[in-house]
Amino acid sequence: MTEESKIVEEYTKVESRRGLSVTSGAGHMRLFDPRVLAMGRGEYGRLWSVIALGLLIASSYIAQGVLIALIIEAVFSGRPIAGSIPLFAGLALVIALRWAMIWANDRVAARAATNIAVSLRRRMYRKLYELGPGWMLTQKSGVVQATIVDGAEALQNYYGRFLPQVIVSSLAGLSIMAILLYVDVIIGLVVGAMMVASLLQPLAIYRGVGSGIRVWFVAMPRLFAEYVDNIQGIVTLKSFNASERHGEQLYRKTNTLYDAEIGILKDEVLWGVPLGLIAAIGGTVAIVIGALRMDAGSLSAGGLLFVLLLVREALRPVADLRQTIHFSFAGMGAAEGVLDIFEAVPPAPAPADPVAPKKLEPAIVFEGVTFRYREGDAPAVDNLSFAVQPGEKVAIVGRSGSGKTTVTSLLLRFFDPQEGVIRLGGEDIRRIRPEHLRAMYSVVSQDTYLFHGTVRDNLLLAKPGASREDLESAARTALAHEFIAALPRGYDTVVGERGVKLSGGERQRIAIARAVLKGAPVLVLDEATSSVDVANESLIREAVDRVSRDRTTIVISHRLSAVRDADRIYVMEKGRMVESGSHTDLSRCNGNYHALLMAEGECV
Ligand SMILES: Nc1ncnc2c1ncn2[C@@H]1O[C@H](COP(=O)(O)OP(=O)(O)OP(=O)(O)O)[C@@H](O)[C@H]1O
Repeated sequence: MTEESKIVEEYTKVESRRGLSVTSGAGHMRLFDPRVLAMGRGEYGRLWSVIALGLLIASSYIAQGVLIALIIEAVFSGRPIAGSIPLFAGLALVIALRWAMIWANDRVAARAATNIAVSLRRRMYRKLYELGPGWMLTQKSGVVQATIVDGAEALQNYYGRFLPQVIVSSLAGLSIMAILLYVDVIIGLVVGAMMVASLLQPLAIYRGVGSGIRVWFVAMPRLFAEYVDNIQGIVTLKSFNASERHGEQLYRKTNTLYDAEIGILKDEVLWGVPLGLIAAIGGTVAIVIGALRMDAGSLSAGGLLFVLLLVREALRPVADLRQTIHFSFAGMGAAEGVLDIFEAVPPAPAPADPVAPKKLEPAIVFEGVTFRYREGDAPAVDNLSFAVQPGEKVAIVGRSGSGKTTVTSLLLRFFDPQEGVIRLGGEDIRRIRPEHLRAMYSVVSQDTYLFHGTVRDNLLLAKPGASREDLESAARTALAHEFIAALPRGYDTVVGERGVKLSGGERQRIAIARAVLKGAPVLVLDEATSSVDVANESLIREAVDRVSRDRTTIVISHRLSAVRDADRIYVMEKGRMVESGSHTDLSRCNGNYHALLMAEGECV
């Protein structure tokens, strides 16, 4: 097993242990894989001008050959040179026009390729939205990121440069062959055979180096993901003095892949030579036949010259195709990852027969819900049934891994359960349109995501177009106004990537302000206070109390102190609901809740 295959296997193993698909069976790509061609369907409209210009350029070479042959024939036949002036003018015009067309073609092709990359990225982005957070939770974000950026770039040239060139080269080649067949059938056939052999050349190269390229493209995004992982975890690596060790490993892997790339290039060159020779030999044979024909008197000097020039032109389409073949290799390598995104099945598909949009009551019911992240796993949620009435505040508690967060993921429909039904306002949530469902919830989770922008931008996310007063009022309710006003530029302060310039508690209060602004009828708080200090916790709890007052609220928490005032507390254990009741009821019985209280030192 080669070193690079080992790397691929290593990445594949790591991911399959987590139940992820690496290539979802995309397998080895053919150069014209129907699925890749179908994937580019939306892009082909941009390519007609590239193809049209390519054909005009190819025709100009043929026209040039004809004109030169006519000029030379005129010279040899002793006709006065003045009679050939229109031919010279035509030749000059053809060359000038070709120059302009090559210039235009470069621009048009570059623009088409760039537009294709933009369009592919937009489509992938849309697809990611359709797949939703549930799918993203099962992927490596670095791999997805690399696929969107590098995959689209590799494919832009496959669609934008390689495919048009295939059409141009094929049509130009066929035209030249047809002309040669007309001039002399044998020469036409020899040149035709040479062209077919030469056109097989790129395919042969692909067969030879294709698997290496695939290895490269499977491993590359994963290596990229590792770099992203290492950069994001730099603080942890430093604190364990592990940054050098990890850096060394990455360096080794990068070098192996670099060697693999050099190997691919070497193979390409090696595969290229013998078939290049076939083309040269074929050309020579055709010219020799032409010379014999001339000797026998069946071909004029001009005719031989014409053949000579056309044989040379016959190689041009193949040479042009060879120049773009790299794009196809890279494109096919990247296509697997891109197809993985386009062909992925959403874990919670949009309803085929949605219920008519209507005002839904914020009443939630779980009926015998069972969910496994992967087939064969123990259920993360096991035959769960519970109900939350409108306006109630319900808490879900339990040990780490008992399934609390999975309950919220199911509620928000990141995933669909394998068994049972979840209802909102009496409707099965699978039949509620996703945008309608999302409008029902405001979520404040443990790791609030703030975008790199101002505080205002981050608040406006919840309610675009909200007035300054609205923002401030929401921030006041969330006990965030004071600290925001004290920031150097108030609401216009840039919070940094992921809000790094703010403390955990401040980020949470901005998240609560967003929830207030959104004004959704159901509030979901998933460990909202778990990563903040005591002072911030009490502020957040007060903010949460204010926000949850007129709303149906579900609180998920490790800390029992955060859920004492809930109308009902559900205790989870290994995906099951094992107890329920008020804090007072549950503290009295000697059950799981009591044990959790003991563990928190709140009960003796
Ligand atoms: N994305 C995932 N893929 C596979 N298994 C998962 C995934 N997320 C959670 N699990 C598993 O599902 C079970 C329930 O996890 P969940 O996160 O819901 O528990 P939790 O009670 O919220 O834990 P914590 O309090 O530590 O956040 C655990 O066994 C966990 O390993």
